[in-house]
Amino acid sequence: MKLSANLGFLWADRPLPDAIHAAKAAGFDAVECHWPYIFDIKEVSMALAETGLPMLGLNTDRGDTSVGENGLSALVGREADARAAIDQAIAYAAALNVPNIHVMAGFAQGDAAHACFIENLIYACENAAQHGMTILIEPLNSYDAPGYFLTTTRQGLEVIKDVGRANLKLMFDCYHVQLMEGDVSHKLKALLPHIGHIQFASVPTRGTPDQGELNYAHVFKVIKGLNYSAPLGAEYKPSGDTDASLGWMKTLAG
Ligand SMILES: O=C(O)[C@@H](O)C(=O)CO
Ligand SMILES: [Mg+2]
Repeated sequence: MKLSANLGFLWADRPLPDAIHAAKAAGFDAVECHWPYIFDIKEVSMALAETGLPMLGLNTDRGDTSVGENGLSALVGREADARAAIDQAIAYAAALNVPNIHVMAGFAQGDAAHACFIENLIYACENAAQHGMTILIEPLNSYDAPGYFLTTTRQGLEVIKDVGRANLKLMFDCYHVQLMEGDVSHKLKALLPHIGHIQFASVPTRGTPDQGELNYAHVFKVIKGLNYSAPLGAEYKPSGDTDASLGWMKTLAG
């Protein structure tokens, strides 16, 4: 099983180039990140070249985090900002050969927000397609992100249908899906054609995957059985030093 280190949470105390080197030393096959924009692209690119690790994904900018924004693409009236964030993400990703961009919806509700999200995603998909990239949308759980626009895989499928572009896929984060819906094994199977990337963490604490209510020994077996061989994103919050948290790599994913 191949693994991608999510550097938004793992080695998050280090500059991104150093975190990429740490992921390589720990035996990860790939990396992914959240919001890499403060880091110099050349330095990130050099770290990727030195380690040989691909960067699988990054997120669009959240907007003004000082007022709690968590994405812009479903916010009516913020289309220009949403599209600037999409352009920024595509440019950064293109420079690093990153194949997936997670377009963040933000805090919004209702039909107008849905229509706004659809239009911004069409814009994102059409621009990403010119670089061979996939756009991801990710349902987030309502404990961590109350009021976030996209909360379930069912809603994600409706969005995918309404956007109607082949390069729009679901980020299936087992942690969020378990908290909002459960039935993770069946959902993985049923949604496989729509899944662009899979992430994991323990439930409910978002810690290492060898604890909690979701049995990842089983979930990883299910994923293998689906012949899904892309790296799975380790997107958990280590309780201390990241290197000290990696025992699960041998016991669960070895
Ligand atoms: O699950 C998450 O929180 C992330 O995958 C993300 O992209 C940021 O919300
Ligand atoms: Mg996630």
